[in-house]
Amino acid sequence: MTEISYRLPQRRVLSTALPGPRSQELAARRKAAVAAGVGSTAPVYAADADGGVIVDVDGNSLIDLAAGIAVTNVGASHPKVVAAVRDQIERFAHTCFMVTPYEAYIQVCEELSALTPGDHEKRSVLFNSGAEAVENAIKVARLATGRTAVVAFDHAYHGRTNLTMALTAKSMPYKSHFGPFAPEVYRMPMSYPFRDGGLDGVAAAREAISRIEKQIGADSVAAIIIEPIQGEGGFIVPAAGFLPTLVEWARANGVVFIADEVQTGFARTGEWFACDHEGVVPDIITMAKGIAGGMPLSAITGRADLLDAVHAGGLGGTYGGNPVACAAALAAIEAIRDHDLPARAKHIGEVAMARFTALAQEIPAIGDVRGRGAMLALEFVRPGTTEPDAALTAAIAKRCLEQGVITLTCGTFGNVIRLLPPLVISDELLDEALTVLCTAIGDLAN
Ligand SMILES: Cc1ncc(COP(=O)(O)O)c(CNCCCC(=O)O)c1O
Repeated sequence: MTEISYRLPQRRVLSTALPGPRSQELAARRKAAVAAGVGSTAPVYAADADGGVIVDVDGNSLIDLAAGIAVTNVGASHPKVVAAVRDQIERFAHTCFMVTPYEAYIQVCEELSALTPGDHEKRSVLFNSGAEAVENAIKVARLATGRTAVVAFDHAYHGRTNLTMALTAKSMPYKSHFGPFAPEVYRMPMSYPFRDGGLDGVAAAREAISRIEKQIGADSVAAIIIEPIQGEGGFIVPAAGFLPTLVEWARANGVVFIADEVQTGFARTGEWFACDHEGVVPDIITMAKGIAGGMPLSAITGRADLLDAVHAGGLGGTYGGNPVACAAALAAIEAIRDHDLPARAKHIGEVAMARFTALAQEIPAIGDVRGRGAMLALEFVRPGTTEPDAALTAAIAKRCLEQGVITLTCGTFGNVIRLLPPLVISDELLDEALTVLCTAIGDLAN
Protein backbone atom coordinates (compact mmCIF):
# COMPACT_ATOMS: atom_id res chain seq x y z
CA MET A 1 0.00 0.00 0.00
CA THR A 2 1.33 3.44 -0.92
CA GLU A 3 1.82 5.79 2.03
CA ILE A 4 -0.30 8.93 1.90
CA SER A 5 1.82 12.09 1.53
CA TYR A 6 0.72 15.68 1.99
CA ARG A 7 1.59 18.92 0.23
CA LEU A 8 0.20 21.16 3.00
CA PRO A 9 0.90 20.95 6.72
CA GLN A 10 -1.86 18.80 8.22
CA ARG A 11 -2.72 21.08 11.10
CA ARG A 12 -5.49 23.23 12.54
CA VAL A 13 -4.35 26.87 12.76
CA LEU A 14 -6.63 29.82 13.47
CA SER A 15 -4.77 33.06 12.76
CA THR A 16 -7.85 35.30 12.59
CA ALA A 17 -11.42 35.28 13.78
CA LEU A 18 -13.64 33.24 11.43
CA PRO A 19 -14.44 34.64 8.95
CA GLY A 20 -11.25 36.65 8.55
CA PRO A 21 -10.98 39.97 6.70
CA ARG A 22 -10.48 38.53 3.21
CA SER A 23 -13.41 36.15 3.64
CA GLN A 24 -15.53 39.06 4.81
CA GLU A 25 -14.60 41.03 1.69
CA LEU A 26 -15.54 38.06 -0.46
CA ALA A 27 -18.83 37.69 1.39
CA ALA A 28 -19.70 41.29 0.56
CA ARG A 29 -18.87 40.78 -3.11
CA ARG A 30 -20.83 37.51 -3.13
CA LYS A 31 -23.91 39.32 -1.87
CA ALA A 32 -23.79 41.61 -4.91
CA ALA A 33 -23.17 38.88 -7.46
CA VAL A 34 -24.32 35.44 -6.29
CA ALA A 35 -27.98 34.49 -5.87
CA ALA A 36 -29.02 34.32 -2.24
CA GLY A 37 -30.49 30.86 -2.86
CA VAL A 38 -27.03 29.31 -2.93
CA GLY A 39 -26.05 28.57 0.65
CA SER A 40 -22.63 27.74 2.15
CA THR A 41 -21.89 25.93 5.38
CA ALA A 42 -18.56 27.63 6.11
CA PRO A 43 -18.34 31.44 6.25
CA VAL A 44 -14.72 31.27 5.06
CA TYR A 45 -13.42 31.05 1.50
CA ALA A 46 -11.01 28.33 0.41
CA ALA A 47 -7.56 29.24 -0.90
CA ASP A 48 -5.97 25.77 -0.76
CA ALA A 49 -6.86 22.24 0.27
CA ASP A 50 -4.94 19.00 0.71
CA GLY A 51 -5.40 15.82 2.70
CA GLY A 52 -7.58 16.66 5.69
CA VAL A 53 -7.22 20.45 5.66
CA ILE A 54 -8.71 23.44 3.89
CA VAL A 55 -6.71 26.70 4.12
CA ASP A 56 -8.83 29.81 3.81
CA VAL A 57 -8.00 33.16 2.16
CA ASP A 58 -6.89 34.54 5.52
CA GLY A 59 -4.40 31.77 6.11
CA ASN A 60 -6.49 29.80 8.58
CA SER A 61 -6.05 26.03 8.29
CA LEU A 62 -9.25 24.15 9.10
CA ILE A 63 -9.83 20.43 9.51
CA ASP A 64 -12.23 19.12 6.89
CA LEU A 65 -14.87 16.62 8.05
CA ALA A 66 -17.07 17.28 5.01
CA ALA A 67 -14.90 16.39 1.98
CA GLY A 68 -17.03 18.74 -0.09
CA ILE A 69 -20.01 16.48 0.67
CA ALA A 70 -18.27 13.12 0.25
CA VAL A 71 -16.40 14.11 -2.91
CA THR A 72 -12.72 14.49 -2.02
CA ASN A 73 -12.23 10.94 -0.76
CA VAL A 74 -8.65 11.03 -2.12
CA GLY A 75 -8.18 14.62 -0.99
CA ALA A 76 -8.82 17.85 -2.89
CA SER A 77 -5.43 17.88 -4.67
CA HIS A 78 -4.12 14.34 -4.78
CA PRO A 79 -0.84 14.48 -6.73
CA LYS A 80 -1.92 11.75 -9.15
CA VAL A 81 -5.18 13.57 -9.90
CA VAL A 82 -3.37 16.90 -10.32
CA ALA A 83 -0.84 15.36 -12.72
CA ALA A 84 -3.53 13.59 -14.75
CA VAL A 85 -5.67 16.72 -15.04
CA ARG A 86 -2.67 18.85 -16.01
CA ASP A 87 -1.57 16.34 -18.65
CA GLN A 88 -5.05 16.09 -20.16
CA ILE A 89 -5.91 19.78 -20.17
CA GLU A 90 -2.63 20.52 -21.99
CA ARG A 91 -3.84 18.26 -24.83
CA PHE A 92 -7.55 19.01 -24.96
CA ALA A 93 -10.30 20.06 -22.59
CA HIS A 94 -13.22 18.91 -24.69
CA THR A 95 -14.23 17.36 -28.00
CA CYS A 96 -17.62 15.97 -26.83
CA PHE A 97 -17.69 12.18 -26.70
CA MET A 98 -20.77 12.23 -28.93
CA VAL A 99 -18.76 14.09 -31.60
CA THR A 100 -15.13 12.94 -31.43
CA PRO A 101 -14.72 10.26 -28.79
CA TYR A 102 -11.58 9.56 -26.78
CA GLU A 103 -10.08 6.57 -24.96
CA ALA A 104 -10.30 7.89 -21.38
CA TYR A 105 -14.11 7.65 -21.47
CA ILE A 106 -13.86 3.96 -22.41
CA GLN A 107 -11.21 3.34 -19.77
CA VAL A 108 -13.46 4.79 -17.04
CA CYS A 109 -16.33 2.58 -18.21
CA GLU A 110 -14.04 -0.46 -18.18
CA GLU A 111 -13.02 0.38 -14.62
CA LEU A 112 -16.65 0.74 -13.56
CA SER A 113 -17.53 -2.63 -15.09
CA ALA A 114 -14.79 -4.20 -12.98
CA LEU A 115 -15.35 -2.27 -9.75
CA THR A 116 -19.16 -2.24 -9.40
CA PRO A 117 -21.00 -5.12 -7.72
CA GLY A 118 -21.76 -8.19 -9.83
CA ASP A 119 -19.84 -10.14 -12.44
CA HIS A 120 -22.49 -9.89 -15.14
CA GLU A 121 -21.96 -8.08 -18.47
CA LYS A 122 -22.26 -4.34 -17.88
CA ARG A 123 -22.40 -1.10 -19.79
CA SER A 124 -21.82 2.44 -18.53
CA VAL A 125 -22.66 6.01 -19.52
CA LEU A 126 -20.88 9.07 -18.11
CA PHE A 127 -22.46 12.37 -17.15
CA ASN A 128 -21.58 15.37 -14.97
CA SER A 129 -23.71 15.40 -11.82
CA GLY A 130 -25.34 12.88 -9.58
CA ALA A 131 -28.80 14.12 -10.49
CA GLU A 132 -28.04 13.61 -14.17
CA ALA A 133 -26.98 10.04 -13.47
CA VAL A 134 -30.20 9.39 -11.54
CA GLU A 135 -32.33 10.93 -14.30
CA ASN A 136 -30.71 8.67 -16.88
CA ALA A 137 -30.96 5.54 -14.77
CA ILE A 138 -34.71 6.12 -14.60
CA LYS A 139 -34.86 6.79 -18.36
CA VAL A 140 -33.16 3.47 -19.05
CA ALA A 141 -35.41 1.58 -16.62
CA ARG A 142 -38.57 3.03 -18.15
CA LEU A 143 -37.51 2.30 -21.70
CA ALA A 144 -36.25 -1.20 -20.93
CA THR A 145 -39.38 -2.25 -19.00
CA GLY A 146 -41.99 -0.27 -20.91
CA ARG A 147 -43.36 0.77 -17.51
CA THR A 148 -43.51 4.24 -15.92
CA ALA A 149 -43.92 4.01 -12.13
CA VAL A 150 -40.83 4.64 -9.98
CA VAL A 151 -40.57 3.81 -6.28
CA ALA A 152 -38.48 5.98 -3.96
CA PHE A 153 -38.33 5.99 -0.18
CA ASP A 154 -38.96 8.22 2.82
CA HIS A 155 -35.89 10.34 3.69
CA ALA A 156 -34.47 9.83 0.17
CA TYR A 157 -32.30 12.37 -1.59
CA HIS A 158 -31.61 12.04 -5.31
CA GLY A 159 -30.96 15.57 -6.64
CA ARG A 160 -32.35 18.97 -7.52
CA THR A 161 -33.67 18.51 -11.09
CA ASN A 162 -37.40 18.09 -11.61
CA LEU A 163 -37.48 14.29 -11.60
CA THR A 164 -34.88 13.97 -8.85
CA MET A 165 -36.79 16.48 -6.73
CA ALA A 166 -39.84 14.27 -7.19
CA LEU A 167 -37.74 11.36 -5.96
CA THR A 168 -36.34 13.39 -3.03
CA ALA A 169 -38.38 13.34 0.17
CA LYS A 170 -37.54 16.54 2.04
CA SER A 171 -39.41 19.64 0.90
CA MET A 172 -37.37 22.45 2.45
CA PRO A 173 -34.93 23.49 1.06
CA TYR A 174 -34.86 21.13 -1.94
CA LYS A 175 -38.41 21.20 -3.36
CA SER A 176 -40.41 24.00 -1.75
CA HIS A 177 -42.22 26.05 -4.42
CA PHE A 178 -40.34 24.40 -7.30
CA GLY A 179 -43.21 22.16 -8.44
CA PRO A 180 -45.10 20.71 -10.15
CA PHE A 181 -42.92 17.61 -10.02
CA ALA A 182 -42.57 14.71 -12.40
CA PRO A 183 -45.45 12.25 -12.17
CA GLU A 184 -45.39 8.50 -11.53
CA VAL A 185 -43.12 8.67 -8.48
CA TYR A 186 -44.34 6.78 -5.40
CA ARG A 187 -42.87 6.96 -1.91
CA MET A 188 -42.56 3.99 0.39
CA PRO A 189 -41.55 3.63 4.05
CA MET A 190 -37.82 3.27 4.72
CA SER A 191 -36.13 0.99 7.20
CA TYR A 192 -34.97 3.53 9.80
CA PRO A 193 -34.07 1.43 12.85
CA PHE A 194 -33.78 4.39 15.25
CA ARG A 195 -37.26 5.61 14.32
CA ASP A 196 -39.22 2.51 13.32
CA GLY A 197 -38.77 0.70 16.62
CA GLY A 198 -35.96 -1.44 15.26
CA LEU A 199 -38.18 -3.22 12.72
CA ASP A 200 -36.53 -6.28 11.24
CA GLY A 201 -35.15 -5.48 7.77
CA VAL A 202 -37.08 -8.23 6.03
CA ALA A 203 -40.34 -7.20 7.70
CA ALA A 204 -39.75 -3.54 6.79
CA ALA A 205 -39.12 -4.52 3.18
CA ARG A 206 -42.23 -6.69 3.10
CA GLU A 207 -44.29 -3.73 4.34
CA ALA A 208 -42.96 -1.56 1.51
CA ILE A 209 -43.52 -4.37 -1.01
CA SER A 210 -47.11 -4.85 0.18
CA ARG A 211 -47.80 -1.14 -0.34
CA ILE A 212 -46.16 -1.21 -3.78
CA GLU A 213 -48.33 -4.13 -4.82
CA LYS A 214 -51.53 -2.62 -3.40
CA GLN A 215 -51.03 1.03 -4.40
CA ILE A 216 -49.21 0.72 -7.74
CA GLY A 217 -49.22 -2.87 -8.96
CA ALA A 218 -45.91 -4.66 -9.54
CA ASP A 219 -46.42 -4.79 -13.29
CA SER A 220 -46.57 -0.99 -13.45
CA VAL A 221 -43.26 -0.44 -11.67
CA ALA A 222 -40.26 0.36 -13.87
CA ALA A 223 -37.77 0.82 -11.04
CA ILE A 224 -37.06 0.98 -7.37
CA ILE A 225 -34.37 3.53 -6.53
CA ILE A 226 -32.72 3.62 -3.12
CA GLU A 227 -29.53 4.84 -1.47
CA PRO A 228 -27.93 1.82 0.29
CA ILE A 229 -27.21 4.30 3.10
CA GLN A 230 -29.40 7.38 2.85
CA GLY A 231 -27.20 10.49 2.80
CA GLU A 232 -28.94 13.87 3.01
CA GLY A 233 -31.87 12.12 4.75
CA GLY A 234 -29.67 11.39 7.75
CA PHE A 235 -27.09 8.65 7.06
CA ILE A 236 -29.79 6.06 7.59
CA VAL A 237 -28.49 2.50 7.46
CA PRO A 238 -31.42 0.18 6.72
CA ALA A 239 -31.77 -2.91 8.92
CA ALA A 240 -30.04 -6.03 7.62
CA GLY A 241 -32.12 -7.81 5.03
CA PHE A 242 -34.06 -4.75 3.89
CA LEU A 243 -32.11 -4.20 0.68
CA PRO A 244 -31.72 -7.89 -0.29
CA THR A 245 -35.47 -8.44 0.20
CA LEU A 246 -36.28 -5.50 -2.08
CA VAL A 247 -33.82 -6.78 -4.68
CA GLU A 248 -35.31 -10.27 -4.57
CA TRP A 249 -38.82 -8.88 -5.09
CA ALA A 250 -37.66 -6.58 -7.88
CA ARG A 251 -35.95 -9.47 -9.73
CA ALA A 252 -39.08 -11.62 -9.38
CA ASN A 253 -41.29 -8.86 -10.80
CA GLY A 254 -39.21 -7.47 -13.65
CA VAL A 255 -38.53 -4.25 -11.73
CA VAL A 256 -35.15 -2.53 -12.24
CA PHE A 257 -33.30 -2.15 -8.91
CA ILE A 258 -31.29 1.07 -8.94
CA ALA A 259 -28.75 1.68 -6.17
CA ASP A 260 -27.98 5.37 -5.83
CA GLU A 261 -24.36 5.32 -4.65
CA VAL A 262 -23.60 8.94 -5.42
CA GLN A 263 -22.73 9.61 -1.78
CA THR A 264 -21.78 6.08 -0.61
CA GLY A 265 -19.54 5.06 -3.49
CA PHE A 266 -15.80 4.88 -4.01
CA ALA A 267 -14.60 3.48 -0.68
CA ARG A 268 -16.58 5.90 1.50
CA THR A 269 -18.30 3.18 3.58
CA GLY A 270 -15.37 0.75 3.86
CA GLU A 271 -16.09 -1.13 0.64
CA TRP A 272 -15.83 0.13 -2.95
CA PHE A 273 -19.61 0.41 -2.86
CA ALA A 274 -22.13 0.25 -0.02
CA CYS A 275 -24.04 -2.50 -1.83
CA ASP A 276 -21.04 -4.73 -1.19
CA HIS A 277 -21.77 -4.85 2.55
CA GLU A 278 -24.84 -7.07 2.02
CA GLY A 279 -23.82 -8.59 -1.32
CA VAL A 280 -26.48 -6.58 -3.13
CA VAL A 281 -26.05 -6.58 -6.93
CA PRO A 282 -28.08 -3.72 -8.41
CA ASP A 283 -29.36 -3.75 -11.99
CA ILE A 284 -28.11 -0.17 -12.34
CA ILE A 285 -25.87 1.83 -9.99
CA THR A 286 -25.57 5.62 -10.07
CA MET A 287 -22.24 7.18 -9.08
CA ALA A 288 -20.69 10.65 -8.76
CA LYS A 289 -18.92 12.54 -5.92
CA GLY A 290 -15.91 10.35 -5.00
CA ILE A 291 -15.47 9.08 -8.57
CA ALA A 292 -13.02 11.71 -9.84
CA GLY A 293 -11.09 13.34 -6.99
CA GLY A 294 -13.18 16.50 -7.09
CA MET A 295 -13.73 16.87 -10.83
CA PRO A 296 -17.38 16.83 -11.94
CA LEU A 297 -18.17 13.36 -13.23
CA SER A 298 -21.05 10.95 -12.75
CA ALA A 299 -21.97 7.60 -14.19
CA ILE A 300 -24.52 4.87 -14.49
CA THR A 301 -23.30 1.29 -14.74
CA GLY A 302 -25.79 -1.47 -15.30
CA ARG A 303 -26.82 -4.70 -16.93
CA ALA A 304 -25.81 -4.68 -20.59
CA ASP A 305 -29.28 -5.84 -21.69
CA LEU A 306 -30.84 -2.80 -20.00
CA LEU A 307 -28.45 -0.09 -21.13
CA ASP A 308 -28.09 -1.49 -24.65
CA ALA A 309 -31.87 -1.48 -25.05
CA VAL A 310 -31.73 2.27 -25.61
CA HIS A 311 -31.85 3.47 -29.23
CA ALA A 312 -28.76 5.16 -30.70
CA GLY A 313 -28.48 8.76 -29.48
CA GLY A 314 -30.90 8.17 -26.63
CA LEU A 315 -28.24 8.73 -24.00
CA GLY A 316 -25.62 11.49 -23.86
CA GLY A 317 -25.10 15.19 -23.25
CA THR A 318 -22.53 17.77 -24.28
CA TYR A 319 -20.07 17.48 -21.39
CA GLY A 320 -20.88 13.94 -20.23
CA GLY A 321 -17.61 12.14 -19.49
CA ASN A 322 -15.50 15.24 -20.07
CA PRO A 323 -11.92 14.08 -20.86
CA VAL A 324 -10.33 16.05 -18.01
CA ALA A 325 -12.83 14.57 -15.56
CA CYS A 326 -12.17 11.10 -16.99
CA ALA A 327 -8.43 11.55 -16.54
CA ALA A 328 -9.08 12.64 -12.95
CA ALA A 329 -11.30 9.61 -12.37
CA LEU A 330 -8.69 7.15 -13.61
CA ALA A 331 -6.14 8.78 -11.30
CA ALA A 332 -8.54 8.85 -8.34
CA ILE A 333 -9.43 5.19 -8.79
CA GLU A 334 -5.71 4.40 -8.92
CA ALA A 335 -5.17 6.39 -5.73
CA ILE A 336 -8.01 4.54 -3.98
CA ARG A 337 -6.26 1.28 -4.89
CA ASP A 338 -2.76 2.56 -4.05
CA HIS A 339 -3.77 3.67 -0.55
CA ASP A 340 -6.32 0.87 -0.01
CA LEU A 341 -8.87 3.51 0.93
CA PRO A 342 -11.70 1.04 1.59
CA ALA A 343 -9.55 -0.29 4.45
CA ARG A 344 -8.70 3.27 5.49
CA ALA A 345 -12.42 4.12 5.61
CA LYS A 346 -13.03 1.09 7.81
CA HIS A 347 -10.23 2.24 10.12
CA ILE A 348 -11.62 5.79 10.28
CA GLY A 349 -15.01 4.32 11.11
CA GLU A 350 -13.63 2.15 13.91
CA VAL A 351 -11.75 5.06 15.48
CA ALA A 352 -14.69 7.47 15.25
CA MET A 353 -17.35 4.93 16.24
CA ALA A 354 -15.42 4.07 19.40
CA ARG A 355 -15.34 7.76 20.39
CA PHE A 356 -19.00 8.34 19.53
CA THR A 357 -20.28 5.19 21.23
CA ALA A 358 -18.42 6.05 24.44
CA LEU A 359 -19.75 9.62 24.32
CA ALA A 360 -23.30 8.45 23.74
CA GLN A 361 -23.16 6.59 27.08
CA GLU A 362 -22.75 9.95 28.84
CA ILE A 363 -24.84 12.23 26.62
CA PRO A 364 -28.57 11.34 26.49
CA ALA A 365 -29.06 13.94 23.73
CA ILE A 366 -27.24 11.56 21.39
CA GLY A 367 -30.18 9.46 20.27
CA ASP A 368 -28.30 7.33 17.77
CA VAL A 369 -24.80 6.69 16.45
CA ARG A 370 -24.73 4.92 13.08
CA GLY A 371 -23.06 4.50 9.74
CA ARG A 372 -20.45 2.48 7.96
CA GLY A 373 -16.78 3.21 7.38
CA ALA A 374 -16.09 6.92 7.07
CA MET A 375 -19.79 7.74 6.66
CA LEU A 376 -20.92 8.11 10.26
CA ALA A 377 -23.68 10.07 11.93
CA LEU A 378 -24.81 11.29 15.33
CA GLU A 379 -28.56 11.92 15.65
CA PHE A 380 -29.53 14.43 18.37
CA VAL A 381 -32.81 14.32 20.28
CA ARG A 382 -34.45 15.74 23.38
CA PRO A 383 -33.10 13.40 26.12
CA GLY A 384 -35.30 10.41 26.75
CA THR A 385 -37.30 10.98 23.58
CA THR A 386 -36.86 10.63 19.84
CA GLU A 387 -37.86 14.26 19.38
CA PRO A 388 -35.31 15.77 16.98
CA ASP A 389 -33.13 18.57 18.36
CA ALA A 390 -32.10 20.54 15.28
CA ALA A 391 -31.12 23.60 17.33
CA LEU A 392 -28.58 21.62 19.36
CA THR A 393 -27.26 20.04 16.16
CA ALA A 394 -26.73 23.44 14.55
CA ALA A 395 -25.08 24.79 17.71
CA ILE A 396 -22.61 21.90 17.79
CA ALA A 397 -21.71 22.38 14.11
CA LYS A 398 -21.28 26.12 14.74
CA ARG A 399 -19.00 25.49 17.73
CA CYS A 400 -16.88 23.08 15.68
CA LEU A 401 -16.51 25.68 12.97
CA GLU A 402 -15.46 28.31 15.51
CA GLN A 403 -12.80 25.82 16.61
CA GLY A 404 -11.61 25.32 13.03
CA VAL A 405 -13.37 22.05 12.19
CA ILE A 406 -15.80 21.94 9.25
CA THR A 407 -18.71 19.55 9.78
CA LEU A 408 -21.99 19.02 7.95
CA THR A 409 -25.46 18.45 9.34
CA CYS A 410 -28.21 16.54 7.56
CA GLY A 411 -31.39 14.60 8.20
CA THR A 412 -35.06 15.02 7.44
CA PHE A 413 -35.33 16.76 10.82
CA GLY A 414 -32.00 18.62 10.57
CA ASN A 415 -30.78 16.86 13.70
CA VAL A 416 -27.86 14.81 12.41
CA ILE A 417 -24.17 15.64 12.39
CA ARG A 418 -22.34 13.60 9.78
CA LEU A 419 -18.70 12.62 9.61
CA LEU A 420 -17.38 12.69 6.04
CA PRO A 421 -13.63 13.29 6.20
CA PRO A 422 -11.39 12.84 3.19
CA LEU A 423 -10.28 9.20 3.45
CA VAL A 424 -6.66 10.40 3.29
CA ILE A 425 -6.97 12.36 6.55
CA SER A 426 -4.16 11.48 8.96
CA ASP A 427 -4.89 9.65 12.22
CA GLU A 428 -3.52 12.60 14.19
CA LEU A 429 -5.74 15.14 12.45
CA LEU A 430 -8.79 12.86 12.69
CA ASP A 431 -8.17 12.44 16.40
CA GLU A 432 -7.86 16.20 16.86
CA ALA A 433 -11.09 16.81 14.93
CA LEU A 434 -12.96 14.15 16.90
CA THR A 435 -11.78 15.75 20.14
CA VAL A 436 -13.11 19.13 19.00
CA LEU A 437 -16.44 17.56 17.98
CA CYS A 438 -16.83 15.48 21.14
CA THR A 439 -15.89 18.45 23.34
CA ALA A 440 -18.45 20.64 21.56
CA ILE A 441 -21.11 17.97 22.13
CA GLY A 442 -20.13 17.61 25.78
CA ASP A 443 -20.24 21.36 26.35
CA LEU A 444 -23.50 22.05 24.53
CA ALA A 445 -25.55 18.90 25.03
CA ASN A 446 -25.35 18.81 28.81
C1 LIG B 1 -27.48 9.92 -3.00
C2 LIG B 1 -27.39 11.15 -3.86
N1 LIG B 1 -27.92 11.10 -5.11
C3 LIG B 1 -27.86 12.19 -5.91
C4 LIG B 1 -27.26 13.36 -5.50
C5 LIG B 1 -27.20 14.53 -6.45
O1 LIG B 1 -25.89 14.73 -6.91
P1 LIG B 1 -25.49 16.16 -7.54
O2 LIG B 1 -24.10 15.92 -8.08
O3 LIG B 1 -25.53 17.15 -6.41
O4 LIG B 1 -26.50 16.43 -8.61
C6 LIG B 1 -26.68 13.44 -4.22
C7 LIG B 1 -26.01 14.73 -3.79
N2 LIG B 1 -25.93 14.92 -2.38
C8 LIG B 1 -25.51 16.19 -1.94
C9 LIG B 1 -26.36 17.33 -2.45
C10 LIG B 1 -26.15 18.57 -1.65
C11 LIG B 1 -27.04 19.73 -2.12
O5 LIG B 1 -27.27 19.86 -3.34
O6 LIG B 1 -27.48 20.49 -1.22
C12 LIG B 1 -26.75 12.31 -3.38
O7 LIG B 1 -26.22 12.36 -2.13
